[in-house]
Amino acid sequence: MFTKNVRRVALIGTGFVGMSFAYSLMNQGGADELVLIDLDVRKTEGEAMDLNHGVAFAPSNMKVWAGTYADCQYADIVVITAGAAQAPGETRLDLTAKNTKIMKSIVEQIMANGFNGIMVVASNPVDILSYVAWKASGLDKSRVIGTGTSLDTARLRYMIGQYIDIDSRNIHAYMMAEHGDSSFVPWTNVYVGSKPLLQMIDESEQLHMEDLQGIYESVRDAAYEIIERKKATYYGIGMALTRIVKAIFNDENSILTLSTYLDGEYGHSDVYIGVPAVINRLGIREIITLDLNEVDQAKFDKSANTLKETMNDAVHPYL
Ligand SMILES: NC(=O)C1=CN([C@@H]2O[C@H](COP(=O)(O)OP(=O)(O)OC[C@H]3O[C@@H](n4cnc5c(N)ncnc54)[C@H](O)[C@@H]3O)[C@@H](O)[C@H]2O)C=CC1
Ligand SMILES: CC(=O)C(=O)O
Repeated sequence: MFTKNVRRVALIGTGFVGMSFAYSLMNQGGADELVLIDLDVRKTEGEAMDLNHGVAFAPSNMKVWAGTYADCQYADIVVITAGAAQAPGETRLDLTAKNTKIMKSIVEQIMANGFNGIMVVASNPVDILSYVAWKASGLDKSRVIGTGTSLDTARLRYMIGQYIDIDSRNIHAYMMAEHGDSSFVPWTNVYVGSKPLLQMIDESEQLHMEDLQGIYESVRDAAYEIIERKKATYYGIGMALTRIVKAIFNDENSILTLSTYLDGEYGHSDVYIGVPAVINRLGIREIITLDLNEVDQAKFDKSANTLKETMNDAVHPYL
């Protein structure tokens, strides 16, 4: 793994999410090579041409081409954004059956070509499809990562930042569990700089505990709101993917809320779910286990059980 000096990313899925990631990666100089792979070869060729015409304005000379699964052999990271997206009103879990089949067939083709790097999954339902990718790849659990609640966490930090009028990069807060309707915020673990948000609210006349539920709901429902207005969400997740890829290549040991395999952490096993985790060049180094209060642990349990039940019906029989 990572034996060459060239950082190669293979992107499977050149739709809205895939190409937003590609554009963001190019603009941030996040890789040396990017190979684009999709069922729609003509569109993918067009995407490669279009991106290449921006190289002259990019911070580095990233090589982009429309390729095949054979190109995965020398990829350090494969990013998977292929599959069906939600139609207005559809939940992420509604995509399970359709996208499980697609994910399995994609991962089998990646592995058949000798891939031996880190797999990053964004396709929905991302927690379940990360599990599918892990099983179908045979890779170690540390090397199959879902984007999890990284986007939800970015949305949460933005919305808290707006509420208290502080730079969202100084808000330390996590959206946890399913990237979907059963996600939650452990509010007792939210800090502004190093001050607990709940203490800040307690001391303020302008800020109110009751508003936190509204912030949570806005984050939880953000995708529905955006899909209803513009049919898809893609810039935020494109930037989240770039952040994850850079954390891997730069061996950052950064903490991101990623969909990660639990093996007893938070009281659950054999499930991928969004938790804060340390990520570096080898993938997931470790899971950060927060001290959840009883109410938050019950929310976590409910979310993990929802994922497990969905997998029992729609995934395990096919793996
Ligand atoms: N994890 C997250 O936070 C987010 C995840 N998503 C998910 O990302 C996925 C992609 O969304 P969009 O890009 O908007 O959809 P899209 O429809 O624009 O693109 C999907 C692409 O997948 C390709 N594809 C389908 N089956 C394939 C196969 N077997 N092999 C190779 N390529 C295949 C299609 O040709 C298409 O280019 C969806 O599942 C969506 O729900 C979207 C936003 C955020
Ligand atoms: C579509 C989706 O998963 C999101 O924007 O959160």
